[in-house]
Amino acid sequence: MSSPRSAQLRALALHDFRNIAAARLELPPEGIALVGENGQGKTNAIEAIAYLRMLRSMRGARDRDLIRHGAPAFHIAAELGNLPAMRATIGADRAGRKKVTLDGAEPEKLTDALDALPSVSFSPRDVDLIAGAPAERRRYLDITLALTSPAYLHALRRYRGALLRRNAALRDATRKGAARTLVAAVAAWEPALAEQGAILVRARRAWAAAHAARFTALSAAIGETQPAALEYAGSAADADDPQAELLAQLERQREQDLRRCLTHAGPHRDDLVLRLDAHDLRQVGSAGQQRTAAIVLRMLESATHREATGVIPALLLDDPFAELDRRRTARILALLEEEGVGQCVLCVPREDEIPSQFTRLQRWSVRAGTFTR
Ligand SMILES: Nc1ncnc2c1ncn2[C@@H]1O[C@H](COP(=O)(O)OP(=O)(O)OP(=O)(O)O)[C@@H](O)[C@H]1O
Repeated sequence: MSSPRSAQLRALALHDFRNIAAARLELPPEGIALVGENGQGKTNAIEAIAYLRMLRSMRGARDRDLIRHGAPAFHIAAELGNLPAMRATIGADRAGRKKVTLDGAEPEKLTDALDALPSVSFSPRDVDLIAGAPAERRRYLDITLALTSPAYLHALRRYRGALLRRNAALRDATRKGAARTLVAAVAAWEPALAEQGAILVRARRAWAAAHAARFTALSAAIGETQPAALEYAGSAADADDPQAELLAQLERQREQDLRRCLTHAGPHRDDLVLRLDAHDLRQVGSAGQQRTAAIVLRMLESATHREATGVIPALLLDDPFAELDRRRTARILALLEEEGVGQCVLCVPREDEIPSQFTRLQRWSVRAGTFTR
């Protein structure tokens, strides 16, 4: 593959997005620093940029919560470089309508516009990736893999569809006394779940195997003195034939599933286990150690994208070094530099919090949803 190109956001125009009534930002290739006190709109700008990747809020907010209070709709327009589309627009209104265009045309499916602007965001909230429930880490894996592999995205959608239907069939069967035909309606979804689930299991464990050594090395390079490890764990994670294993587990657990009206076996229950000196980082990691591990996961997310597509995602740094000591911060910045940072949007509350590596970034001040240079 030719040398990686860095995804470029050349200009961003926002209307009625969160507290931003109207703003236009122009960004040089190396990026910008957004400087502003708490609650002024820095994260809102990052959320708008990240929307161009996921076509939804990185904070998990509903589209209608992104619309400025009192306004009917929000609108994002971006001029892009080094990417398939040069221009992307997204609008969403309070009635739940959403319209996306790439170079002026609506893509056939919304998913065709995913990753219009690849980005990876680092924020203090990422600690939930480490300290939170397994669902957080599954979401991380799913996003990392779905945005770099159409086959994964396809399997994920089909798996989720089959899971919803099997769970609905379980509720139906239980409500009506588990008649044999209704139990058969539950079983009918199992081959699809096993087939698509096996694709997810194989891809996730291959990703974990490919990145485990890098997780350990980056953690050590940032300053972790105990060995850090990453491993994919799940009911079929070690199976030679995950499809056959998942099918057998679904059959075996059908009785229990009928009692609880939920599917218990499958990759929707798996986890990406992170350890420090063989102990679960969730339990033993200090706040700073958990923040470090989260930053390493974000670095791996960026590397995965670069390796799969040849495009370096934009780096969205939302006050990312809060709670980290100076040495760790300096090492992280050096590592980011080594990996090839691409374009950067850095948010900090004060100018003196811009690390020396980023003092060259053009500065914008953010106040009550307005952006000025
Ligand atoms: N839908 C909305 N309409 C209008 N204002 C909103 C909306 N959603 C959020 N806000 C406002 O946006 C502001 C928060 O902005 P943001 O999260 O970008 O802060 P920030 O500048 O990143 O601050 P911090 O440094 O604390 O993270 C709050 O004042 C909030 O009330």
